[in-house]
Amino acid sequence: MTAETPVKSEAELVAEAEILSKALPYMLRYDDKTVVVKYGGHAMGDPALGRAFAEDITLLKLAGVNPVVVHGGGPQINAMLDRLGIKSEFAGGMRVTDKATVEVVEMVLAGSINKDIVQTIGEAGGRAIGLTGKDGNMVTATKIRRTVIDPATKVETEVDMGFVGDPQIVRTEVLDVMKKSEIIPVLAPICPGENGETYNVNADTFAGAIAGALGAARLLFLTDVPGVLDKDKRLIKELTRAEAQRLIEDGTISGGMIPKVETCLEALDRGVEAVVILNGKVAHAVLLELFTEHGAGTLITR
Ligand SMILES: Nc1ncnc2c1ncn2[C@@H]1O[C@H](COP(=O)(O)OP(=O)(O)O)[C@@H](O)[C@H]1O
Ligand SMILES: CC(=O)N[C@@H](CCC(=O)OP(=O)(O)O)C(=O)O
Repeated sequence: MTAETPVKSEAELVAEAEILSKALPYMLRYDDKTVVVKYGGHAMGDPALGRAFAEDITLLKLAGVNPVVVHGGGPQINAMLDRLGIKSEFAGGMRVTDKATVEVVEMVLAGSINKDIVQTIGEAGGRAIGLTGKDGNMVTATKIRRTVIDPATKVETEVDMGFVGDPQIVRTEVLDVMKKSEIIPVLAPICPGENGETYNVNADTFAGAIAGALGAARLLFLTDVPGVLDKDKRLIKELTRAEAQRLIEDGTISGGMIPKVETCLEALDRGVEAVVILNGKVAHAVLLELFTEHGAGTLITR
């Protein structure tokens, strides 16, 4: 205690202790369980929020949860492509990726963003290791087949996405070893193909494949909106499969929210207990969601 530390009354100290003890039932619920946290590029950028995120992940690990971080970086890839004068287009919320683009995507995701998150977790007192799907041959991919629906005409067209991959085989050995250790995995969605290709995998899709393979108790998507919004921009607190499909078809769910919601539905099919899409622009969003009664965002369950 320094001379400047304000002296707290006994009542204030007890109130603080009560807040901490309220986390106990949640800590028991997630003890030894895997929680996959997808950290979207739109939730990144503010250093204070980045530190709060790293603290939450470190705290989860110390509390006996098995957090696995999967990160994106769409806006950061856009900025680098712009600097290099490479044009980029999206179809159905995914980046159409040619050879030059995939090189930049790998550089940004596996390079600067991955190392930045690993370092910030390290500064928070955790021990993180950054990997891609290539490391330990963890996630291999095949070329994606993607059809896009035009909300106006309802016509479906197949789009050639170039080097965009769909996760095919997930080998969890490396993640299983990390679960038993103090190491927190931080994964970038870059995957090898069968014939020496490098595939750009959408980070939402990648997170879903990892959560499914690990039988995760929760899959959290941290983004820059409070959750899935309806036509009037109101938060939808719970979403069913049929409703999600209808909202994609009528265009209410568009852009980057499409792969997120599609992934949620697939992850539930693969045995993940529940998926939540929430606002990563709120400090300590992960801790609030898992360890308090103040869960926010859109919950998608089976
Ligand atoms: N119905 C919807 N509800 C909420 N967000 C939506 C909806 N439809 C489209 N979006 C868009 O999806 C974006 C989130 O996806 P994305 O840009 O891929 O973020 P991230 O980088 O976090 O993965 C939101 O910022 C919003 O612009
Ligand atoms: C195929 C595809 O769309 N890949 C994404 C990978 C990064 C990503 O998914 O980042 P966010 O989570 O921030 O959106 C891309 O190139 O932008």
